[in-house]
Amino acid sequence: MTDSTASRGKFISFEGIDGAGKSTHIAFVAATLEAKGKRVVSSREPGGTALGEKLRDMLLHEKMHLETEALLMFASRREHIAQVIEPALERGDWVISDRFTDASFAYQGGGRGLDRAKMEALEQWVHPHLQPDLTLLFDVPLDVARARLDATRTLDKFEQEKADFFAACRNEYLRRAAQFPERIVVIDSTKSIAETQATLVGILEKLG
Ligand SMILES: Nc1ncnc2c1ncn2[C@@H]1O[C@H](COP(=O)(O)OP(=O)(O)O)[C@@H](O)[C@H]1O
Ligand SMILES: Cc1cn([C@H]2C[C@H](O)[C@@H](COP(=O)(O)OP(=O)(O)O)O2)c(=O)[nH]c1=O
Repeated sequence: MTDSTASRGKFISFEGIDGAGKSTHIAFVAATLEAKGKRVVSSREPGGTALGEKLRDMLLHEKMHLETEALLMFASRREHIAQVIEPALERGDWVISDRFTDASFAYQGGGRGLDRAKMEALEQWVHPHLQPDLTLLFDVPLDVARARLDATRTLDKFEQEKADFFAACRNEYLRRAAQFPERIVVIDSTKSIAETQATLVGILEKLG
């Protein structure tokens, strides 16, 4: 039976350009929260639902019009919010998502140049009342991110983009961090994994 008195969980999103080190820290954050007695739902965007994973496959591998790309990102997000994020938060679980709407602003907006007003309209449509309680922005210079990517994996459609694309994504992420300083914490991801983990523990302490 659902406990209707359970307090609402918290929502944490992870952001950064590809290769910044975001995925490396997700399992650590989940384990840290679980050790504090939280129930944690770990998810990702695009994806996080059966339909969303199909959209992810198309988004990461097929060429498409920029606005189609933005709309599909938000379609995946709509499903993710309805099926995963909101029910979990209402149960009192914590949600950690590998990317959320800041990624659309950074990649479709900053990287590809889609008008910010269109993204704001989609954000208002898809989640007018929901924002992450905390966004962890893993920030590194482009050459560091590129070296990490090249060392580890086969590159998808976004990861094959050139340096100026990632420079524009990174600038947009940093612009948003300056715009929403209460929500977005910038983490210097050039530091060692152990140093970053120590920083994360401190940040999570403050969240409760
Ligand atoms: N602080 C770090 N120092 C050195 N290597 C790192 C660091 N963080 C991540 N990496 C390595 O860089 C690679 C890319 O990291 P990943 O977490 O997959 O990036 P992202 O999810 O941001 O694309 C991985 O092989 C990871 O082990
Ligand atoms: C959520 C989202 C992701 N993306 C892109 C960023 C990433 O390059 C890609 C997939 O993200 P990610 O899961 O970080 O890739 P990986 O599993 O390879 O670490 O989707 C957007 O362009 N817009 C969005 O709104």
